[in-house]
Amino acid sequence: MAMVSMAASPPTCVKLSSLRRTSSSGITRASAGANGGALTCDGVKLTQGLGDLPKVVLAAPHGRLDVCGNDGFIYGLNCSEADIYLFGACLTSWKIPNGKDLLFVRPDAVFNGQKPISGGIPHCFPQFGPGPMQQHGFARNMNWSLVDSESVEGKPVVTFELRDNPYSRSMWDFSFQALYKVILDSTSLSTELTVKNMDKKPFSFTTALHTYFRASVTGAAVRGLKGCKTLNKDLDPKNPREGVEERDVVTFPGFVDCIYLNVPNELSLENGLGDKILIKNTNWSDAVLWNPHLQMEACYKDFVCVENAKIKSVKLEPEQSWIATQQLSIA
Ligand SMILES: O=P(O)(O)OC[C@H]1O[C@@H](O)[C@H](O)[C@@H](O)[C@@H]1O
Repeated sequence: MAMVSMAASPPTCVKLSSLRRTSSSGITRASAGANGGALTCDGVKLTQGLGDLPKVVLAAPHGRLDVCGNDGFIYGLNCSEADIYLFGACLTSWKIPNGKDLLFVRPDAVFNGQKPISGGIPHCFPQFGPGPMQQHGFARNMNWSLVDSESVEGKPVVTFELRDNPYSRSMWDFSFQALYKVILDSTSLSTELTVKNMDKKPFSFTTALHTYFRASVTGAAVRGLKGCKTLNKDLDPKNPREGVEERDVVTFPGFVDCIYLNVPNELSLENGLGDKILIKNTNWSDAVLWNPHLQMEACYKDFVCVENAKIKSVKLEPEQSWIATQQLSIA
C-alpha cells in the first residue's frame, strides 16, 4: 500500500492516476490513535488534522487537471475537497472547485478528542437532544474507524464505522453498528448513514446530521418548509410549541431553534454569500433550523444550521437496519 507523508500539504487535489487503487478487501483498517499509519487510494489520504487528530482528506477532480507535482498531487483549485475527522466522523470542510468552503466550524471548536467538534457536520446519535443522555448523544464524541475506501467512477468514497464499547454502553446499553459512507463529487457531497441493531433486544434512537453551513446570517434563506408541522424550541427546548410553517422563505432574523416534521426530500439554502445549496435526502424525515443569535455573539452571523433529522424514534429489532442519505449540491 502506498504511504503518504503525514506532513501538512498545501491545498491540493490528489493526483488520482498516480495512486494505487485499493480494493475493499485489501484495505488497511485505520482508526483514531493509530500512529504512523497512512492510507491512500484514489482521491483519499489519511493525514493529521488540528490537535494531531487523524483526518481523512477527499479530493474529486472537476474538469481537466493540468498541473501535476512529482509528489503525486495536483496543484491548483480545480477540484472539490472534503475533510473528515475520525473523531466523531465529523465532516469539517467541503470546498467546492472555486475554493470556497461551504461548511463552518465555530471559533470555539476544540480538537482534543475529548469534546465534540463544534462545527461542520457532527452526528447526533443515538439521541437528538435534549433527552436522558448527554445533549445529542455520544457518536460525535467517539472515535470512528475508517473501514473502506474506494474510487467509484473517479469519485472518492470512504466508509467509517462506529461500534458500541463500554463508554457508549454506560449511556445506552445496546450493541449496534453505525456505518457512515461519504462520497465526494465535483459539485456535491453525499453521505449514507446505516444503523444496525447487533443486539438481541430491540432498541430505539433519534438522530440528526447537525450541519453548520457557512453563511451571512442576514442573507440566509431556506426554501421548501412551507406547510410543515413545526416544534418551536425557541422559548423552551424541553416543551416545544406546535405550529405550522406558513412562510415560503424561512430566514434567521434572530434566535432560531425549530424542528420541522415530515419535510420534503429537497430543501434549498441560500447562504447569503452567493451560493445556493440543495439539500436532498432519503429517509431523513425531519429537519431542524438553528441559529443561536446573541447566545454566540462571536460567530452567529457567520453560520446557520440546517439539519436533516429523525426526531420521532426509530425502532430496530435485532438484525434490522435503518438507512438514510443526504446529498448537498451546488445549484
Ligand atoms: O451542540 P451544539 O453544536 O452546540 O448545538 C446545540 C443546538 O443544536 C441544535 O440542533 C438544537 O436544536 C439546539 O437546541 C441546540 O442548542
